[in-house]
Amino acid sequence: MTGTWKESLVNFLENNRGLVILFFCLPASFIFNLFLSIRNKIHRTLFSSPELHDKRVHKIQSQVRLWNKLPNDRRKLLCTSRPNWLSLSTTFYRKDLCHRINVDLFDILNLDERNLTVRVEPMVTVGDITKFLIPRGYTLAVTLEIADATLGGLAMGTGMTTHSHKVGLYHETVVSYEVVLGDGSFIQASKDENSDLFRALPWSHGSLGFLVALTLKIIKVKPFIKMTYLPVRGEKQYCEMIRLLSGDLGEDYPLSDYVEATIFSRNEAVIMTGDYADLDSALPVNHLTRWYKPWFYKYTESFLKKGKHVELIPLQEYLLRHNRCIFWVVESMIPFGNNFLFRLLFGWLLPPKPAFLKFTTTPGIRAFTFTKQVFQDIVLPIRKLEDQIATSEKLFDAYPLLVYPCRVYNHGDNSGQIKPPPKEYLVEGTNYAMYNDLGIYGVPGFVKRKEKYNPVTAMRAMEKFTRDVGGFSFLYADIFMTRKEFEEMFDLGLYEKVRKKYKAEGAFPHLYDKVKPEIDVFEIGRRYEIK
Ligand SMILES: Cc1cc2nc3c(=O)[nH]c(=O)nc-3n(C[C@H](O)[C@H](O)[C@H](O)COP(=O)(O)OP(=O)(O)OC[C@H]3O[C@@H](n4cnc5c(N)ncnc54)[C@H](O)[C@@H]3O)c2cc1C
Ligand SMILES: NC(=O)C1=CN([C@@H]2O[C@H](COP(=O)(O)OP(=O)(O)OC[C@H]3O[C@@H](n4cnc5c(N)ncnc54)[C@H](OP(=O)(O)O)[C@@H]3O)[C@@H](O)[C@H]2O)C=CC1
Ligand SMILES: CC(C)=CCC[C@@H](C)[C@H]1CC[C@H]2C3=C(CC[C@]12C)[C@@]1(C)CC[C@H](O)C[C@@H]1CC3
Repeated sequence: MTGTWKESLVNFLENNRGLVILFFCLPASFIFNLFLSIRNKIHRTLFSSPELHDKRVHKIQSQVRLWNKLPNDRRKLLCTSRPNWLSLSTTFYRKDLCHRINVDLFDILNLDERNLTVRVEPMVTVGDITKFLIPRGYTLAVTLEIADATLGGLAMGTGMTTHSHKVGLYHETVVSYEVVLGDGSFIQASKDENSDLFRALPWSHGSLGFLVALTLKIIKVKPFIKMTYLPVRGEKQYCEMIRLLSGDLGEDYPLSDYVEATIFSRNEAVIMTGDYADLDSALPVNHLTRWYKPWFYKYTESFLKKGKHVELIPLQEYLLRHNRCIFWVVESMIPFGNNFLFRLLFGWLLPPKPAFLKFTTTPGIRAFTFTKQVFQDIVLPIRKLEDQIATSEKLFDAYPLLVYPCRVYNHGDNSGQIKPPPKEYLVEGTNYAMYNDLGIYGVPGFVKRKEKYNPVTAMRAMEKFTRDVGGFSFLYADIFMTRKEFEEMFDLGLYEKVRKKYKAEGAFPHLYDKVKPEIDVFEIGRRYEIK
């Protein structure tokens, strides 16, 4: 009886995903957010203090030490107890097979205005830190657009934003990490202290230790962003313009504070540059995150017809501009979501919380999203932008494409998992090369048109292209590489040494095992192939 009831529920969830999102995920996300804000307020008022931080860290150390005392055959590998459905990753790592350690650390610990740093616990979210920093006149040097991402998750994975053409990936803005190792000891890692661990922690996905605090660089800001939308036609023209505006042609051309591009077709893109600004009565102010406003990427697209446009956007609204439609991900879930009436009535419920989308994901929906949609962010040399677009079009035919320019620094032998950029990519007279994030999200054109498409073949070809040009896949997304191919893309030399030296071996899963999909991609790829 229970089996039948469960099966019907699963069938219902799978066949009515749109309804589930509209009537369950959206209200549930709203209530969950409300609950979290109240919890944060109570937590901050009653329990928060730096002294309690030390106590909380001691508790984590005790949990790890207790685990060390277990007999060998009962010592499952360690991971955090944060449920996988809360995590911003498209994979469903099998935490039930691990020994879970409670790392519930949610506090902002210290703002150091003299040195321009903020010390935080790892579960503080991007939403929390922007609300905290912006009224004080600061923001993180790398603040991404998804309010739910945690500062610790980004540090152990990676992060990138539209300021990365000036400062690089998120980890370049980390001053120090505080970590509990596999034996329960506490250690700090910075450029000058345990620098090998410092370099190996980014892109390690919790496979080296438990992060219990981190100190991040912040920057001074102004209340508005003066945003210029520049529509450009012609692939060569927009690629050249993106390279120029991101600083790839040298540092002579003045750089804006923020740069991004949305490519709407092979021939059309809108490039956006943003500069810190004060209120200026000559320019319109756009509150673009208000619930009834058009989705940001749709608004951007309108300038292909209207031509160049300049406006002011309040800084916090600029930083979270892609939040309501999660770039363009929500479009394939709620196709009518940008309709004016829908926005007016229900726009305030958006975005669906990724956590709830994951929470309601059955194995069928997992296979469906994995085979009929693509969610990938790939860091690639910007000089290969034309090839990136051609390859993505050939393999997925999914537009729009997101382009965020980003510096990748050469840290020599101490570069960690990210290989130093080849000499020929370096920007003249500097120790960095200009790369870009290529974001491919949505339903591939082949799937929409029911044409021949095998997600595994397509993704593996994209990964091969990435390896060939010296790029890196974001590891929050599904990967399709064998371990050997993974080790060609990432340099695990320093990582393996650090695992041994800092007692991670035998305590934490290996990076590859931590990030590979939990499902048999080849079997599912074959099953759902469109022939
Ligand atoms: C442990 C602790 C350390 C602090 N350290 C400093 C400091 O070094 N320098 C300084 O100027 N002020 C510090 N504060 C002060 C402080 O955070 C705010 O002044 C206070 O919370 C009131 O903020 P508000 O009314 O401006 O905004 P609120 O509306 O209370 O909060 C704005 C947003 O910031 C987030 N937020 C605020 N504080 C925290 C926190 N501690 N942890 C997680 N999220 C948070 C909230 O979730 C909310 O979204 C600290 C507070 C605490 C509890
Ligand atoms: N613009 C951007 O750059 C964006 C990037 N992302 C990606 O999303 C992820 C961040 O999402 P979020 O939900 O915050 O993080 P996750 O919960 O997905 O954590 C990411 C990884 O970091 C590990 N981790 C998290 N906290 C700790 C800790 N305290 N100690 C040790 N390991 C830890 C997790 O291990 P465990 O499984 O043990 O918890 C997991 O492997 C990153 O992978 C990031 O690259 C997402 C959105 C945008
Ligand atoms: C701009 C950069 C560098 C990154 C943006 C990344 C996001 C587009 C992804 C981060 C987490 C992803 C998840 C999903 C879509 C794409 C992201 C938001 C899902 C909502 C897709 C549907 C699944 O059922 C759940 C996924 C959760 C994570």
